[in-house]
Amino acid sequence: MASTTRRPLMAGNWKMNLNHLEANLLVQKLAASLTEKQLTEVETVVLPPFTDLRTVQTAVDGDKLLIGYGGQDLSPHASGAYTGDISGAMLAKLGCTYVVVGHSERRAYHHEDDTVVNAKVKAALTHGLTPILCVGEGLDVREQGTHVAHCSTQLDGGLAGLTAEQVRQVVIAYEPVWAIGTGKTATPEDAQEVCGAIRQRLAKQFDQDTADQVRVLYGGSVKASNAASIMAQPDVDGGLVGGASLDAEEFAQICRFPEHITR
Ligand SMILES: O=C[C@H](O)COP(=O)(O)O
Repeated sequence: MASTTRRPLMAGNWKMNLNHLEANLLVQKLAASLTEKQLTEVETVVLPPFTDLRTVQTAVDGDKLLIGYGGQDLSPHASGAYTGDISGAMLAKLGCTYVVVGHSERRAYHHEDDTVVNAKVKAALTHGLTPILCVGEGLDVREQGTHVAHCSTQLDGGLAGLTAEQVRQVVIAYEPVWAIGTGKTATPEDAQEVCGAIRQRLAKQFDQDTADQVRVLYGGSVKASNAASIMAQPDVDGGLVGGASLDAEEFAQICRFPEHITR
């Protein structure tokens, strides 16, 4: 597992699933399935659809649940005539801590390039949100063996113009597109190769202290059965979990991964 100075983060990206009633149930069940010690050791976060956020906020605040939450996207703009968009200020007002930026589904279906992703990272930081910046290669790139260079380019693009101090507030998620929702998980070695390369890149572009502080997550078909072996890798500081986070018990088991790592 990662260095003791980096607190593991397990974030459940619900994508376009669960209405606000289902969201309330899942959050309550998740909190009840984990002890205070487990929730302290592993930072546990849910990333629901926008329409669920107020309900999740009410549940978390009302019962003082040790669970964080955030959005799945934000506008690069602060406010204005951007129909359908949600600003960082709106998310912050709802008590969000995190926001996903540059998920491969946004890059593919909404044509978000590194320039847009970079603007969204900056917007998140402006509003006091921690961006979870996603990078990852498709199958074609993986088969060509250029996945490290591909992810480094996305990383550089997403972080362009940021100071080292700002970069220390960002979380990076490595999500190989070929492993998302396919049941095809990267091996622990695959995850370590790219997460380690991301950390080296951060050291080169910023400084070693920054690289040592930034949390790097792995995402792509993480389940209770494979979480511990992936999280045991030295440069993997947690996970961005899709499908398996829709089941409270499965996600709780994933969050208990430290109990299954033998040191
Ligand atoms: O954001 C989460 C990822 O896209 C992974 O999704 P998945 O766990 O369903 O493969």
